[in-house]
Amino acid sequence: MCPADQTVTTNNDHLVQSEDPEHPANLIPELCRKFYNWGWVTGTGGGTSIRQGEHIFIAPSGVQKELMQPNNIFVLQWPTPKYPASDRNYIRKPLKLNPSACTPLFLTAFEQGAGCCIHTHSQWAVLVTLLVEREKGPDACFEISNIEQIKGIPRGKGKGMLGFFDTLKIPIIENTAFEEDLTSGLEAAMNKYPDTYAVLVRRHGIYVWGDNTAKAKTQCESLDYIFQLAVEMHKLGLPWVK
Ligand SMILES: CSC[C@@H](O)[C@@H](O)C(=O)COP(=O)(O)O
Ligand SMILES: [Zn+2]
Repeated sequence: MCPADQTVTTNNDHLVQSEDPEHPANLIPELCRKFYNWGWVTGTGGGTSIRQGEHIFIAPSGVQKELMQPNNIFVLQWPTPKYPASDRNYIRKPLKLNPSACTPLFLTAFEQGAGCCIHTHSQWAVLVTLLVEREKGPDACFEISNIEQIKGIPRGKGKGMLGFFDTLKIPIIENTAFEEDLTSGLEAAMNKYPDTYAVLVRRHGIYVWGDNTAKAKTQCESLDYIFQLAVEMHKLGLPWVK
């Protein structure tokens, strides 16, 4: 059932009502429709969150993400505690809905200065985590070089973009039974790879963030392209790093 059919809102509705297509409450449903068509957020998995000034906009949990409407969006006052969830400063809560289980992970990206964080269950991302032979643990990492699309990924904050001859490195963390329990792994990966804008989750998907929504989206697109290419290269016996 479409979440719009179930939602009755009572508080601060003006925070999600805007004629501006760039407003986060309009952008999140619009992006999720695109992501659904790209196989990133099917079956209610995945999602996205946007920070605008002192507000964080978050999708509801367990809904068909491609059918989401602006009035289904939660708004958090920023900054806000990651834990416990009950202490978070929601200033708009659609009734009968819960905020995304990805919320503490999105908040972790916003603490790094991100303006938008995207979580996908892309099969290419999942396959890459299965193909990386390296031992499980803090060193697990996907690496690839000499691919033009690497130029779509930043070297790190304020450091420009990677070059053709650079090696793109995306850390991989292990999945957990519950989405929110991924948070400490995400934080550890960010500490070990302070320049990264993405973390893969084995057998699950990826979190990608950017300084703003356009950057998060284009970086996520570049990575998904690279992961698909990497899977095909592997099938052909071609190495990822020259
Ligand atoms: C198919 S269920 C997937 C969820 O458990 C989770 O991994 C996810 O990405 C979405 O969580 P949600 O709480 O619906 O935003
Ligand atoms: Zn997920």
